[in-house]
Amino acid sequence: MNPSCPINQTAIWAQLHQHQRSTRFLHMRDLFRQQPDRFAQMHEQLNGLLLDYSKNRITEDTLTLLIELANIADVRGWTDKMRRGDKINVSENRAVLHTALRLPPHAVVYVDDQNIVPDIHHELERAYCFAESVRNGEYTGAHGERITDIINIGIGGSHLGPEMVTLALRPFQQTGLNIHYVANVDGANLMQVLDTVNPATTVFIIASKSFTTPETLLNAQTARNWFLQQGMCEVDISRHFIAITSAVTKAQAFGIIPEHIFTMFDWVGGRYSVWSTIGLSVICAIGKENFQNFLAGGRAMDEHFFHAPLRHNIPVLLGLIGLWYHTFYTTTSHAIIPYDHGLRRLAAHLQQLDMESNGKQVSRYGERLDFDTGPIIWGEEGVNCQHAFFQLLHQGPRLISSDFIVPINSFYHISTQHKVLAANAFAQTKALMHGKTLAEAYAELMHLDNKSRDIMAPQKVFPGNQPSNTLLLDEINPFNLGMLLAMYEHKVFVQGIIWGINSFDQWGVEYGKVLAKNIEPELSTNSPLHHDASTNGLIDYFRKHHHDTNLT
Ligand SMILES: O=P(O)(O)OC[C@H]1O[C@H](O)[C@H](O)[C@@H](O)[C@@H]1O
Repeated sequence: MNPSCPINQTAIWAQLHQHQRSTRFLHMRDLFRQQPDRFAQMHEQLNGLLLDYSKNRITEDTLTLLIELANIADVRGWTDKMRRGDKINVSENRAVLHTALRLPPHAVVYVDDQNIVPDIHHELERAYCFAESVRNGEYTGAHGERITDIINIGIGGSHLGPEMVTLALRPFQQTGLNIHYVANVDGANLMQVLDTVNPATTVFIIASKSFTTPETLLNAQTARNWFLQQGMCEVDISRHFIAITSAVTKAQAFGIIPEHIFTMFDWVGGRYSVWSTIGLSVICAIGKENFQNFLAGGRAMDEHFFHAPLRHNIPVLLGLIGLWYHTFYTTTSHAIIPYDHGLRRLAAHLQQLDMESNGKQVSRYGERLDFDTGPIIWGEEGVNCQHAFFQLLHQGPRLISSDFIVPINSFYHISTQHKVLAANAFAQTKALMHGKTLAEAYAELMHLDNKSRDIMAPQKVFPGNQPSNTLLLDEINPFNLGMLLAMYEHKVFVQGIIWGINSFDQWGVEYGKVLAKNIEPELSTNSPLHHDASTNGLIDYFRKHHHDTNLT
């Protein structure tokens, strides 16, 4: 699309609106009845991953129109621009090359006339060497003791991806090495972790692309103070504090020695950075070979995304179906429901990935968008959430789409439990799709008198027609997890391209940071306040009731 023709002024856009109006009363129950091979027609498979998208309010005509929309928006052209290193993050004048992080060493990608692939592998090799020496005990603390704990101090992309992957791949984790994540500037987060570790056997990883994020720097400084208070010396710091950043001089100024600074690159967004040295905590947890399998899984999904026809392209299908609801049905949210305890932080990671990327209402050309864009992403692990918010999905008034993610096999050999888990996932998507009619509800209540049935039956009706995608993975292993995460990255990309958004900046977050920086000194003084009445009142109340206590 060029700036003079926004996507919502194209003929295909109008056709999709018309199509939505004419199909919105179709029930998926009937679609399945009319199309017995609907699953065969509406699923895709890639390596150990299967996507079933048949339980959606779509017909083959819907898909034809949506794919035409993707073509008109030039999804293919923009994908080529991204992977070859064009500066598609226009507001920050940056390339967007998380896919390059997953390339093999002989590949070539140029940014500002320089092939970046050798640098990627150089830094990854440094990270692998460091992690390996921690894992095999060669790298010890300053007093010669084996490292038992790694504390990753970072926030946003420097936290959510690594934490989620570490939790998901727990069965692949080295025993005897504990990995902790500290993100919140709420001191409780750091102090509760510090309470459990021995400074002489702990390595702190300060993970911050910019090395300016106040929460991270404050936590790092507090960790440093604590380290010295525990009887460790200044000279020990170099052995126990590591940094990952693209701002090397800032990390050095903090006191980190050059050998312990791992570089990440300007052209990787925080929310896409788990594949880079930001994943050092993950590498320490699962080792080089497993991390390479994780990268290989991401790469396999990249290849599929770059080459598969749009009609059979998993991230494209997910992107288009999501867009169908968010823009043409104007739904506001999308749930992520992994039936896997290890994936319990997936929704949090995808919240940042999706909402920070596409939570925008202005186009990359600065025009106000006149349609609904990025959804609210939320979710929780199944089956726990069945006992919490599923009531609203089943009988609430809103159309809410969701992704169910189900591993076929568990690492833990308790097949009986795993079958219960999987059966619950399949049952939920069936119930959400099919629902229960008033006639069916009445039939179930034959034992009641007529008056009671009239009262009870409507309460037992499930409208159904609630859409879901189901993703089956052979098991949660590094390769499959890599495919899954790259799939979501490309899904978000497809939607951003069609909406005309720059998915790679985050000015909204920046604004909040600036305001917090201004307010923070006001909490310690009695200077006059010049905010709105509410903000003034809250600051004033805090001033009066806060007890100043600091670690000395
Ligand atoms: O890695 P850092 O530079 O410390 O940034 C950490 C995070 O800061 C902000 O919240 C940004 O919105 C995120 O995208 C980023 O991941």
